Amino acid sequence: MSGARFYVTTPIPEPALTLLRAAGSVELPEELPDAARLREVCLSGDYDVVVSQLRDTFDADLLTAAKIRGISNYAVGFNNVDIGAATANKILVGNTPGVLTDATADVAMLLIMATARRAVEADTFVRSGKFTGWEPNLLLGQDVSGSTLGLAGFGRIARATARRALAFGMQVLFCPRPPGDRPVPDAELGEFAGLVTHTDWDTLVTTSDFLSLHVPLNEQTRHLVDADVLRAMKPTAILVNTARGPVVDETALVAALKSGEIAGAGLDVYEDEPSLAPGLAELPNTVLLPHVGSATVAVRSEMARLCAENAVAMAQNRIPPHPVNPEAWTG
Ligand SMILES: NC(=O)c1ccc[n+]([C@@H]2O[C@H](COP(=O)([O-])OP(=O)(O)OC[C@H]3O[C@@H](n4cnc5c(N)ncnc54)[C@H](O)[C@@H]3O)[C@@H](O)[C@H]2O)c1
Repeated sequence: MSGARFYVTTPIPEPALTLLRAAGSVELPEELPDAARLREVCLSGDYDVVVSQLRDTFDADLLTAAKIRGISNYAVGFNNVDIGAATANKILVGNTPGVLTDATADVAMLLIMATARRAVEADTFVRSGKFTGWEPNLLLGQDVSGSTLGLAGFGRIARATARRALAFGMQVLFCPRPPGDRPVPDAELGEFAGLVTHTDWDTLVTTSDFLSLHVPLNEQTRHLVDADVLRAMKPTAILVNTARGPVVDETALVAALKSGEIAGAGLDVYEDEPSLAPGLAELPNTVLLPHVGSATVAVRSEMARLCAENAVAMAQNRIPPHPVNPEAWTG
C-alpha cells in the first residue's frame, strides 16, 4: 500500500524505517518535537500514525483534538499516553512487549548485584588511586545467594528476573498485584510452580532482602513504595526499580537511605526524569543508571520492528500485532 503517512518522533533503527517507507511516507524530525510541535503534528490531519517514545506526552486534551489513527509507542510501557482518552477517541495505541524482557531483567539483576556488592563505590575507589592491595575489610557487601528476592508484579520482566534469581540461589517471593490479590494457581505459574512463593504485599515488603519492582505505572501503582513501605522494609534491604520512577516516592527514598531505614537502592528510572530527587546523587549506597533497561543494539532493533509493524497495521486500518487498546479499533 502507498499513501500511509507516518510521523516518527525519534530516530529508530532498521529494519523499521524500511518497513514504514514500504507502506507510505515517513517524516523524521531532526529533534524530538516539543509539546507544541507534537500537538501541531497530531492536529494537522497530515499523518495517520505517530511513532512515539516515552518522552512524547499524549494527554486527554491532545487526544480529543488529534486527527490521527494511531500511536505506536517505541516502548513496552505506555504511561505517556492517556489510554482511556485514546480509546474514547478511537485512537489505537501499540507497544513493544516481549522483545525487551530479558534485557530489562538483566538490568534488574545487574542492579541487585551492583548494589549488594557495592560495584560503583569499588570502581570509584580503584580509579581514585586509593587501592593498595587486598584488604580483608574493604568494601564489604551483602550476599545475593541465599537471600530473598521480592518481586512486585509477576509479568514478563518479573518472571525473567525470577529465572535469573533462582539460578543465583535466591529465594523468590512475588506479589502479582499489590496490595493483595487472589492466590495464583500453580497452573498459571508454569515453570515456576514450586519454585517461587506467592505472598501478600505486606509480607513481600517486610521479608525481602531485595525488593524489585515490575509493575506498570498507573494510578494504582503511583507511589506504591512510599515512606510507610520503606519504613516497613528490613534495614538491610535493597530496593531495585527498573519499572517506572513514580512507582517510588523518591523524596521518601532519599530520606530512608539517609536514615538507614533501608540499606541501598539500585535505580534505572526516576520520578521526574531526567531530574533526580535532591540528595539522591550524593548517596554512596545507590547505583543509578540512566533508564537503560532495554538498551541493547539488538533489542532496540526488535522494538523498532514491532513498532513499525504496529504503525503499518494501524495506518492500514488493521488491528496492530501488539495493541494496548484493541477496543479502539473501528474495523
Ligand atoms: N527500565 C526500562 O527500561 C524498562 C524496560 C521495559 C519495561 N519497563 C517497565 O516495566 C514494566 C513491566 O513490564 P512487563 O513487560 O513485565 O509488563 P507485564 O504487563 O508483563 O507485567 C506487569 C505486572 O504488573 C502487574 N500489574 C498490572 N497492573 C497492576 C496494578 N494496577 N497494580 C499492581 N500490579 C499490577 C501485572 O499483574 C503483571 O504482573 C512496564 O510497564 C514498563 O513500565 C521498564
